[in-house]
Amino acid sequence: MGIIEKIKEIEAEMARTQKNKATEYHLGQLKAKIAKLRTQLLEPPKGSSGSGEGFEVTKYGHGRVALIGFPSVGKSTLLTLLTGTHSEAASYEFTTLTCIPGIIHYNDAKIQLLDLPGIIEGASEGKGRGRQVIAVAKSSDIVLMVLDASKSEGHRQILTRELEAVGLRLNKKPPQIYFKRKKTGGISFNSTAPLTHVDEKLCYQILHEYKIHNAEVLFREDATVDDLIDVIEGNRKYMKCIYVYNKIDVIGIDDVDKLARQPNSIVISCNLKLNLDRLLAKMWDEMGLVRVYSKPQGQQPDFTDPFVLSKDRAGCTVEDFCNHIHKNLINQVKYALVWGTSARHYPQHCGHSHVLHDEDVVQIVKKKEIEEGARGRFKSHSTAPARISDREKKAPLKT
Ligand SMILES: Nc1nc2c(ncn2[C@@H]2O[C@H](COP(=O)(O)OP(=O)(O)OP(=O)(O)O)[C@@H](O)[C@H]2O)c(=O)[nH]1
Ligand SMILES: [K+]
Ligand SMILES: [Mg+2]
Repeated sequence: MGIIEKIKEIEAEMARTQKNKATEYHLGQLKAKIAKLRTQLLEPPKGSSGSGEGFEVTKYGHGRVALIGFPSVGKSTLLTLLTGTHSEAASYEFTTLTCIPGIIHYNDAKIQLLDLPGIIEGASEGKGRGRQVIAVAKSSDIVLMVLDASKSEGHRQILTRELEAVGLRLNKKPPQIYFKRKKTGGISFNSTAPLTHVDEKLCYQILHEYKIHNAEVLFREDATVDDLIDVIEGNRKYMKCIYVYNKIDVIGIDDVDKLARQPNSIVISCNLKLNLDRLLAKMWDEMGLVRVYSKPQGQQPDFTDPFVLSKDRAGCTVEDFCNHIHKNLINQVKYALVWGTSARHYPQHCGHSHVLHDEDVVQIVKKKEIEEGARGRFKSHSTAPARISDREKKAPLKT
């Protein structure tokens, strides 16, 4: 029996099984079995290169955004509109057969937008080019799920399921579960929050299914069995997803209003070029890129040429900024002078761990410069940056 048949069989068993206290251990075990099989499914077949032909597009720019959706929802039309790169659009399904990259120029940053073939139900199990398309989605920073506003709301759920089946988690935070395999000592199970979905026995069973007999597990929130499995599997990718409802020109205003009010959603019309600027702004926000303008000593920064950094969960620090410029720079840095919304006063003397905000101006002061500064009365930040105009009103530059 193939892996897909095995998954189907277990899914059928789960559907037959009534959900109650008595069956929850068994159901949990079945969930773990499916998760293991799906992970197997993701491993490239022996003797193949892994992802499919025509889909390997070199990363370019400051971030990557993938267009995912059913056929003929307007993905290619949108790529052409936003990037100027032509991608064939037509009224028949599966017009696009490969991955087509374009570049969005936004806020002095370059963002790679990828047009992809439409995917259908069963994509995660290899229907159509689903697996290749999803692999590209996984390689991007955020996903734009393009939906036809005039079609069933169910499409969004189907696509979400397909992406979840291959380990993508959309608009979800990683579960707050600490998990560490050990060599000996058995399983230690603890929680810092009251648990309503998982108890010690269920946790043991899931771990048993994975043949894990020594581990430390600490639930820091009321997480579910699925969360626990995600943490054990460890290969999940947590991504932002914007639901883009296209073709609002063909539906009524009440329906548009309903769609627009859903979380993480935006309504657009490619045909009428409606709301595309809002889509870009939302995309920018969700990507969480941080533009930092570098100010050389005694000069104005170049406000047309920012360093564009991505911020991880901890935010983009002075150290991240330095590492971006040069890998040894941080060792020479005494402190940074910072202008912008992250600074309490202008300029603020900041250490390595200071978290920078989008559009901050940074002047690096090296250890050597300090010694020179002591002799020359340290003129390095006598010229304040000319821009950051909006903020100047709030906190006038004094230097
Ligand atoms: N009414 C309306 N039609 C649109 C809009 N955007 C795109 N279309 C039409 O929808 C059809 C499909 O557009 P495509 O851009 O080819 O869609 P796709 O998602 O790339 O399709 P595949 O590549 O086949 O998956 C075309 O006939 C477009 O002209 C829109 O905003 N409103
Ligand atoms: K099409
Ligand atoms: Mg297309």
